[in-house]
Formats: sequence, structure tokens, C-alpha cells
Amino acid sequence: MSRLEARNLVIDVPGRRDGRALNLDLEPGQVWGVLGPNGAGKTTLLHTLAGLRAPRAGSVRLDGGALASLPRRRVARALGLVFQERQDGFPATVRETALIGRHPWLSPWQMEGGEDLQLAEAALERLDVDHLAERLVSTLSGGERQRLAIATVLTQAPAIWLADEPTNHLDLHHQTAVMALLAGEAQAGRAVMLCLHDLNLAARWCDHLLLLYPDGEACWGSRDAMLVPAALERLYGQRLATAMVGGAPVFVSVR
Ligand SMILES: Nc1ncnc2c1ncn2[C@@H]1O[C@H](COP(=O)(O)OP(=O)(O)OP(=O)(O)O)[C@@H](O)[C@H]1O
Repeated sequence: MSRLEARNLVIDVPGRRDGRALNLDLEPGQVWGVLGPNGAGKTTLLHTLAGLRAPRAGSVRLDGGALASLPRRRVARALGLVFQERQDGFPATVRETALIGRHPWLSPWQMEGGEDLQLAEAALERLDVDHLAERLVSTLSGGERQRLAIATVLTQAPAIWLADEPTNHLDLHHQTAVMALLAGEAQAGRAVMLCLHDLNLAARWCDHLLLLYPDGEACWGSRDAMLVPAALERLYGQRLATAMVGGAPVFVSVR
């Protein structure tokens, strides 16, 4: 189990004022949703929390240690990142790609062993892409590629998931399956943070929300405290109608 802390964190969005510094803890068992309009800084935040981008101010701490000073292997074992964009620069099969998730756990020239292969196979099956194991990644559909990206992080088995729009390209069934998988990861003691565009998925599956505004303002807290229609309308610059379905709010944009 691991925790990630943002302390007085200002993400570096070019040309934008600092806005509100973030002070939040991503703790084992939690599912955080990051909401905000295009360009608000969701991806920038995730990459900053993963140590791939330097913050403008403040720090990120992993289990109490400054992320920037920890060995990359230690970070790579703890943090799994599902990228929004990905490049498949060289030819690889689906199975080989999932096995990349084991790299943080292997020494530089060590081959993957039987246990690594078992983890990869189980992850491919869990994401419903096991029948594609021999296929080249370049031949996959958008949704299949997305599920493989999640299977690769599942193979990595990190204590903390940072997932940028994990339901991108997914049909309704696979959206629900992926959100259930991530909620299950949290229930098993991992910490999960997701950037989402779908308010209804956030309302259904997240227990904490961070609202990022385009001007750098932000607020965060428990899901119920954050799902205030007026705040969400201001966030997106969009009028919303709200209904309750199965005990959870459902938001629909209205003209
Ligand atoms: N290298 C860069 N140079 C200039 N501007 C950048 C650079 N990287 C990001 N930005 C800008 O920073 C802002 C935040 O980008 P980011 O990708 O974090 O937004 P986002 O909330 O994830 O958006 P989306 O919902 O569209 O994915 C955007 O306005 C983007 O154009």
C-alpha cells in the first residue's frame, strides 16, 4: 500500500497564473476523479503526480519521500500510469506489450519468467483482450488498444493507479468493466486517480473528486460535497439537469 501527497502543488500549465495550490492525499482504498473542461490541466496534473513533469511550485511525495529524489525504479514499481495518448513506435504483439508492465520488477537484462507471463495472461483475460495476444498492437481497434493499456498497468501491479481518461474509446459494457476493475483495485488497498470527462461515471464510481477550473482555481473533497450542480455548471460552462437513478445522481447537459 502506498500514498501520494500533493503539497502546495502548482502544476505548470504554460501561460496560466498559478491559481490554487493543491494539497491533497491519494490514499489506499480511495478512487479520486479529476474533472474539468478541455485544457484545464488534468493530464498535466497526472503527469506531475507521476514525476514526468516538474511542478511550478510545491512537491509530490510518495510514502513521505519527495518523488523527485526517489529512484525511478522505486517510482515505477509504485505508480502505474495509463496515458491518454500513446505511440506504438515499434512492432510488438499484445502479449509483449502487456509484459512491458513487468519491467520495473526485472533487472536490466533479465527475461520475463513464468510468473510474469502468468500475470500478463491474467491481465489480458481480465481486460477481454486475451484472444488478441498474438496480434500486433498496430492492428487493434481504439477500444482494444485502450483495454491493452489498462492490462499493461494491471500486469505492472502498482500500488497507485493514475489513469488519464481510462474509458476513452470503450463501449458501455467495457466502460463499466474497467470502472469496476479500478474500484476493485481500490477495494484491494490500492489508490486510484482518474481523469474523466463523464460526470456520471465519476458520480457512480469515485469517492473523491478534484474539480480543475481553466483559470487554475480548484476544489476537492468527498464526491457528495463536490457534486453540486451549480459548481459543475460553472466548471463546464454548461447548464445541467440532474436526476437520481438507482441512488446516484445523473447529469444531462441541457440547452
Ligand atoms: N508543451 C506545451 N506548450 C504549451 N502549452 C501546453 C503544453 N502542454 C500543455 N499545454 C497546454 O496546457 C493546458 C493544459 O493541458 P492538459 O493536457 O493538461 O489539459 P486537459 O485538462 O488534460 O485537457 P483535455 O480535457 O483536452 O485532455 C492546455 O491549454 C494545453 O494546450
